Amino acid sequence: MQLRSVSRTYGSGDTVVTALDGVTLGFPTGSFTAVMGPSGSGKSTLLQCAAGLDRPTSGSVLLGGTDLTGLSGTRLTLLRRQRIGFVFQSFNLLPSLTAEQNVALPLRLSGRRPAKGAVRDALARVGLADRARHRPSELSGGQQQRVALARALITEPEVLFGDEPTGALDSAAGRRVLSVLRGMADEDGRTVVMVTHDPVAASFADRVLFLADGRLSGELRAPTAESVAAGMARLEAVSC
Ligand SMILES: Nc1ncnc2c1ncn2[C@@H]1O[C@H](COP(=O)(O)OP(=O)(O)OP(=O)(O)O)[C@@H](O)[C@H]1O
Repeated sequence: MQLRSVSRTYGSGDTVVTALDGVTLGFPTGSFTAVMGPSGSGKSTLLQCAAGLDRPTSGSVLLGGTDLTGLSGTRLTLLRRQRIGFVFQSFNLLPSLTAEQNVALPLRLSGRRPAKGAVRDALARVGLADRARHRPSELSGGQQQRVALARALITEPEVLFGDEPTGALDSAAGRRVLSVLRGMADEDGRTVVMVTHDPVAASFADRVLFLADGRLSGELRAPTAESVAAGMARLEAVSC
């Protein structure tokens, strides 16, 4: 996936805010990237534009040979359903549905009947084969996020985006979620992109991209929690 000169502004005239300012970058197939930066640096906007949930003001977003910015609303929705997965900090499960019903939902929404065993396989993949009949209120936060991951997996997305997927979890639950994300890149060849504030979470990625004021301000390969924390401290010192 590639972003070319992507800008996103909000508002107009005196109140215009440039959330993203000409960002060009690639997310190689099968890689796991963490996006970090101070509050307001444009991380969520970057994710939303890359995932086709928001439209850049200018520039292009390419998935394979398809430019998302040229698609109609209907075609963009279809592409998102078929090729992109998203997990949020707040899980976003439907409380009245069981884990397996939540996981099957994306297929049902696109008019497909889940293949026999596919839902159970997705739940097994995230270590929740024995929780299929539980509702979200009967699951821990970490388990709920793993149901959300199974729901994202069921459509076999090329790219999976996470907006602080471990932000609401304790460190042990967060590590399990991060291990599933790591496996999605390593074992399934999916491209994983995650916004996080947590240097430990970022250290599960292949590289960390740092954003500041809507621009790319640095990149760290083979990150460790220590090197990421040092990179963040440098950025925050500059932006103070
Ligand atoms: N809908 C909107 N209308 C106006 N301004 C917005 C809107 N969404 C975001 N912004 C502004 O764009 C900039 C980037 O916001 P964004 O949410 O992408 O930052 P972020 O790095 O994800 O921040 P945080 O870490 O606090 O979540 C901020 O200055 C924000 O106030």
